[in-house]
Amino acid sequence: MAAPLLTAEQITRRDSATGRVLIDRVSMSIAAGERIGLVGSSGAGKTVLMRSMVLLDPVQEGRILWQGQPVVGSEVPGFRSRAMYLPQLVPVTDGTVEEFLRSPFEWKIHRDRRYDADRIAAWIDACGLNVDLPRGPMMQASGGERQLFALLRALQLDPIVVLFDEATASMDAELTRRVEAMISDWQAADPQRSIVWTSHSSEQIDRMTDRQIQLQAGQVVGERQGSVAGEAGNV
Ligand SMILES: Nc1ncnc2c1ncn2[C@@H]1O[C@H](COP(=O)(O)OP(=O)(O)OP(=O)(O)O)[C@@H](O)[C@H]1O
Repeated sequence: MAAPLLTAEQITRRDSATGRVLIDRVSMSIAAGERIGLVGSSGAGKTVLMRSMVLLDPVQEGRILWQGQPVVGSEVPGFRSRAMYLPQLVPVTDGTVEEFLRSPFEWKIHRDRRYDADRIAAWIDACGLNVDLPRGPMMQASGGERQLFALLRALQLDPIVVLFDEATASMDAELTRRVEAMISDWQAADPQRSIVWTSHSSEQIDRMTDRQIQLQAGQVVGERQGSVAGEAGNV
């Protein structure tokens, strides 16, 4: 059997200033094509776990593996181009939306790729928004639009695993549905692509995930397949 794409092996993350344990001996694996929900109340550790899984946060114990191999040193940039974390809050940047979308292509790891304005326009159109939006200043984009642009900025790079942290929290219901469909289409285009999804909406967790991992105080306290709707206490 093929190794999972991304594995956390007994990882522990402590706050270096206080020593407080934020993630406590968590193990989880993401296999090709999976759609995993991370659920738990505010402060349960969903964001810290996602950030730790892509080595954006330091892990003091345990290991992060990509396709069964520990990710070390010089492999980290390549790893982060395959496994991407999408934060809930998108920083406001100077310049146009298009400059924001183009910026990753200036990084060494993506230097062989080219910005594809038509692909971006098709996605924006599929979301029911004006395809001229990339010409406008990022500062003037609404919170929901900004979340969408951050999402497109990641998806255009064709990562293999994407960890979405409340990816539609600033979007209205209509845009949320369109973005969910766009992500599902993007994932269906390649059987390797996998997603990890957090949301406080059990309905959205149902729509977007097939397996859920429940966190509480930085620990995995439950795991289930299928539907979570109707179990509001779990999410
Ligand atoms: N960089 C950090 N340093 C110290 N503590 C942190 C850091 N980041 C998060 N925490 C703490 O870790 C705990 C888990 O936070 P986290 O953001 O992962 O929760 P969450 O489950 O994503 O919550 P929410 O659903 O509200 O987004 C919180 O108590 C938070 O204050």
